Formats: sequence, C-alpha cells, structure tokens
Amino acid sequence: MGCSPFFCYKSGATRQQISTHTEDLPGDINTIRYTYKELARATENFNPSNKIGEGGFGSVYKGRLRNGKLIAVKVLSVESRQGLKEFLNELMSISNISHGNLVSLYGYCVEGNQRILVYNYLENNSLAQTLLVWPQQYPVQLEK
Ligand SMILES: Nc1ncnc2c1ncn2[C@@H]1O[C@H](COP(=O)(O)OP(=O)(O)OP(=O)(O)O)[C@@H](O)[C@H]1O
Repeated sequence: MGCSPFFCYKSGATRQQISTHTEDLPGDINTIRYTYKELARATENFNPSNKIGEGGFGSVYKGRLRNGKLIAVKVLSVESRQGLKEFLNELMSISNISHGNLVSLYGYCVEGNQRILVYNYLENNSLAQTLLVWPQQYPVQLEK
C-alpha cells in the first residue's frame, strides 16, 4: 500500500492517517497499523498454544506487544474476507467507536492477503460468560 504519512510508534506499529491518493482506499483510518511481523512476534508466530478462540470470521490469538500490552489478534479467514476496500471501510467505522461496554480496537494489519484485527485482550472474555454473569451483577427491575 503506497500511502503515507506514517507516524512511527515504539512498538513497531504505526498510527496511520491514510490520506489516500489511491482510488481504492478510504480516506481516513485513525487507528494503528501493525506489521505482520510485529503480530507474529506478539503471538509467537501464531502459535496454536496462544489460540484463544475461533469465531465466525477466523481464529483469535492472545499476544503481547513489545510494550507489554496484551492483545487479542483476530486473523480473518480467507473465506470470510471481503475486498480490501470493504475491510478498510468497516475498519474506519469501528475505529471511530469508543464505548465503555465495547472491546477496544487497537488496530489492524493488512499485508499481502492477510487481514487482521487487533483488540484489547479481555480476561474472562467470552460474551456468553459475560452475559451469564451480567444479570446477577446488574439485576434488571422489570416493570409490572
Ligand atoms: N478481545 C478479546 N479478548 C479475549 N478473547 C477474545 C477477544 N476477542 C475474541 N476472543 C476470544 O475468541 C473467541 C472468538 O471470538 P470472535 O470475536 O472471533 O467470535 P465470536 O464473538 O465468538 O462470534 P462471531 O464470530 O459471531 O463474532 C471468543 O469467543 C473469545 O473466546
């Protein structure tokens, strides 16, 4: 992808402001773009022992960035992949959402045919678990 400018981060990742001159890319992705190498390092080469889940869109690995931050790395499977344009468009929407009840997106990686999303790693992460625990923690008063 021949677009710039890139602002370098210590982790080896870059916060990318894509001011594209390439027709097929969207205007602004205000999130970190990781290199495949950085994510491979963080997950020990996507070691199966670091695999924490499998969703409808691909495998999820636990990883640790150089700065110590724990991450969940979602490697989108080939079957689930959209075109690059759609992927980046979606990324743009997600990266602009920030909410206390949502897992934070740290960034992404697009390299060759790889499409990877990087999230904040959550302990006791399963949504199902959260949904099971949640009603007890926050009982809802139903109106009669
Ligand atoms: N941020 C995260 N932190 C820790 N574990 C995660 C995180 N995101 C996903 N996981 C783990 O990976 C599994 C798969 O997650 P993923 O988001 O790919 O799919 P899903 O939520 O199970 O369903 P769907 O594919 O419909 O989105 C989860 O069930 C969870 O165990």
